[in-house]
Amino acid sequence: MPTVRDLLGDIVDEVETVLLFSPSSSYYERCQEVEDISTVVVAPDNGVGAERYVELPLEFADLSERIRFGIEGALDEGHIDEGDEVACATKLFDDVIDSVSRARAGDLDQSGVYDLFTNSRGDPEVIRDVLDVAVELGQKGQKGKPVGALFVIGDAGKVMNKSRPLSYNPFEKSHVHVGDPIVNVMLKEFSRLDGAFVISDGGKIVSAYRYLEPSAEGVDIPKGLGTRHMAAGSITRDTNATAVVLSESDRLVRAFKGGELILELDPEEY
Ligand SMILES: Nc1ncnc2c1ncn2[C@@H]1O[C@H](COP(=O)(O)OP(=O)(O)OP(=O)(O)O)[C@@H](O)[C@H]1O
Ligand SMILES: [Mn+2]
Repeated sequence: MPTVRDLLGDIVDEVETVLLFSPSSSYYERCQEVEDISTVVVAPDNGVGAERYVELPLEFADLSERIRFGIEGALDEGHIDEGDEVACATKLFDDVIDSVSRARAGDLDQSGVYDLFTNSRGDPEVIRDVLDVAVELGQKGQKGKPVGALFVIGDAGKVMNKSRPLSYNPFEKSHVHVGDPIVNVMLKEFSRLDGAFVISDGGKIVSAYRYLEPSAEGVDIPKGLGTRHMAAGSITRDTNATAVVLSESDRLVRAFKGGELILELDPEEY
């Protein structure tokens, strides 16, 4: 008679690599002792001192996003190869690893989410900080009302050339960076008005209230999204910038790169 272990063991049958998402040190050490398997740690920091490691810039609440990120990262770092059978061990409901998914590296369509952080003009921390602001703004809104916002990160010179001011620029002579607590307050305040924020590769806020005028040629974003999203998608095709958009109407946070929608987050889940 087969046991549960036999049945569910199929999930990890002939797996070559285990991706461990944010494991404790003791869990990681136990994994190290398993023969014939290589382990890759995917976590916000490499506290366990793993030899093979992928940095997780944000805790994706959506499990499939998290797994995609881990696999794309492990491929990009050369820890695994296309076609490898991998088991992904993650925390889902608890603060311990409680779920396992199996995938063949390279079979999932590339979501580009790893590329979004790693190969963008903007620093990964800057993109993460902007996503944080957008998520927080999405959760709280402005005085309880939903608010929209558009952040364009990286390649700021070119972005400035393809846009015009809608109002005076409150960041004109300032040297403030995303991630500073005061800046987050300012960004939220200024997002009540129209236009985009332009942010440099390193996170300096170059301008608020920019009206983007990129060419929309060849931009293919999902139907139903309006002009803010079209402008966001287009500017990332026309320049090497990344765009983060908070929608006022459906309250989702989206990221665009190379003219494509790369990431969609629900702020309520964070
Ligand atoms: N080219 C642009 N550059 C900068 N901001 C823009 C541009 N086009 C639109 N916006 C901003 O987007 C706001 C909302 O426009 P619209 O409703 O058409 O966009 P949307 O994509 O549907 O976004 P939302 O989901 O937030 O409604 C505008 O009020 C304006 O502030
Ligand atoms: Mn709209």
